[in-house]
Amino acid sequence: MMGEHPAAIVSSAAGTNAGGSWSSETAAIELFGVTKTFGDGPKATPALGPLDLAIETGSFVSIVGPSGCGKSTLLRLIAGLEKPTGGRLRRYGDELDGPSRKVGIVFQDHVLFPWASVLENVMLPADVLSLPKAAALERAHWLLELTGLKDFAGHKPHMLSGGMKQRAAFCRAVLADPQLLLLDEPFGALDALTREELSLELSRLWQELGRTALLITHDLGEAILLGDRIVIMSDRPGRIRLDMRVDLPRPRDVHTMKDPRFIEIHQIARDLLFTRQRN
Ligand SMILES: Nc1ncnc2c1ncn2[C@@H]1O[C@H](COP(=O)(O)OP(=O)(O)OP(=O)(O)O)[C@@H](O)[C@H]1O
Repeated sequence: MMGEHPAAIVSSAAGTNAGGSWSSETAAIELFGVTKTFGDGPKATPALGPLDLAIETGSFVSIVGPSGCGKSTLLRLIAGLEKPTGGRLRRYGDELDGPSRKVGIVFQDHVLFPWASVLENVMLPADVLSLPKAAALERAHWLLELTGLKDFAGHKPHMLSGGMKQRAAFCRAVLADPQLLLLDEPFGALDALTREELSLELSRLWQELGRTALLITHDLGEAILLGDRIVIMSDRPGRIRLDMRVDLPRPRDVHTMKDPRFIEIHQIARDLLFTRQRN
């Protein structure tokens, strides 16, 4: 591995507790030797692992890796939407056994219902999860205000820009105040400027909400800007090649990207991504 800053590396191989900064009591997510293979026999596709990873409660972890290396699979496993082929996963100390209302997910495709207003879309989890209506409505309005959508509460999704739709999807994902927020390329479909704007906004919102977040992204700059750690994965089946602490102060803004430390971390991660490690 080239040129990395030793103090910043949590682990260069497995993302285990090499930094010594978390324990099982403070881990939101723990993966032990997790693997995922799709199909079986000669057509089996090993998609992931074996992989060890722990995410500390309240932290923001960004995962970057080559296309098809298993990032979305990893997120779906953590969400409880897929079962691992091997290994174990724990969420807040409990063995993971399916989806949970404590987890909010934002995908690249915002999947807002076109016939419902922005507010109705944001309120959807209130019905699905039978949340107390008045409190949910109050929180929905607060979130819409926080994300600059207050004046669009009554609009239909088609009247919103791509960035606004994604903000609405974010509000919906956090309506039930999930402990853990999973973000799968949430800005992937947006133009570069909106993407940068929204990622800074997400950074601010994440601090405001004080929750644990896991971001999957192809954009290294975004990963560093948002993350407390960036985790770089290998080609499929995805394993952890580097788990690096992003020791940049918060709050972060556009100037963060000009910080020499940001540039240094970017360079280290880029060098690694360009020296592909085929499994
Ligand atoms: N439901 C499925 N059935 C069969 N194979 C699957 C399934 N889901 C994913 N795969 C395979 O697992 C591998 C990893 O896919 P995954 O979507 O997790 O990668 P990714 O890193 O998120 O990709 P990208 O960055 O291109 O979105 C791929 O080879 C994919 O074809």
